[in-house]
Amino acid sequence: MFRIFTDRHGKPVCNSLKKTVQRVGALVFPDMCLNCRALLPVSKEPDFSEPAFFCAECRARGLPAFEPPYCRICGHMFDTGDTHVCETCLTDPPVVHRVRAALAYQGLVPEIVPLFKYHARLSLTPFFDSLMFNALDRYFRDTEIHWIVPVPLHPKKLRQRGFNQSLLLVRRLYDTYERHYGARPGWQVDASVLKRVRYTHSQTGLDIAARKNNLKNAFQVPDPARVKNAGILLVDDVYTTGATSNEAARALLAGGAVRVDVLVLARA
Ligand SMILES: O=P(O)(O)OC[C@H]1O[C@H](OP(=O)(O)OP(=O)(O)O)[C@H](O)[C@@H]1O
Ligand SMILES: NC(=O)CC[C@H](N)C(=O)O
Repeated sequence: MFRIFTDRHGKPVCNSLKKTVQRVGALVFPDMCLNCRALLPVSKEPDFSEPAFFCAECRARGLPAFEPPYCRICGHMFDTGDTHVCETCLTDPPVVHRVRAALAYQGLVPEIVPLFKYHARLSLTPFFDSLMFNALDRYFRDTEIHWIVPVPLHPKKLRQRGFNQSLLLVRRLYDTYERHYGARPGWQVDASVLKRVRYTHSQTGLDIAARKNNLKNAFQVPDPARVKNAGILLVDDVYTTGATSNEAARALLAGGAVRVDVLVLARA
């Protein structure tokens, strides 16, 4: 009677069925490279635990991980040497406690991040999800965090864009953590902890002084009681000069937070 549950190779029939459905699905809806949209070859043995995401050509252009050596504080990546505190952080320490990232803003990254946020290529989200969880786990496992807070957009920009890219980067973290550890994390993701109260034009193309000026007083904490004595992990898509994250951190610390760390998808 148990024969009906195994195929002719003795493997459980639900596995073969699942694979067949996946293969037919891949023929009807073939996977495309998330960057150039070239069709990805259908693998004979599809490993759905590790989707391909990019074609070989785009992958070859590089998706460099954020890796040492980097500045212990701002996460600026060095070409050589050891991890240490950079000159800028020594002379003019940032407001944020430390900055870590999933990727370096190099290779294919400066193409896919704008595709994601300016052209709504939201099919990139599952790829970013796993990178964000791995970076969170790697760099902040031992940090006391109460709130994970995506950098908010001004309501006008949110209307124009239709989504907050930073919120998309954190949306699945809680579930992924629970699945991975079989327990609830000590933190919660909350996008309402911080508000953007001033509309700002994009930082792209501005120098550091102009970026700082652009962001001045852009953020507010609506309910300081929620951040009082809390450790905060701020999440954004990119950290370039740090003007955005540091201005956001200023508001959180003024509201009573004890520490603001930063996790970004890519460190420029
Ligand atoms: O570290 P910084 O020098 O501040 O640069 C990084 C910031 O710049 C980008 O946003 P931007 O303000 O350009 O708005 P956008 O979302 O419209 O691109 C990005 O999303 C970060 O928030
Ligand atoms: N706005 C950003 O910081 C994204 C990085 C962009 N390449 C820039 O430096 O202008």
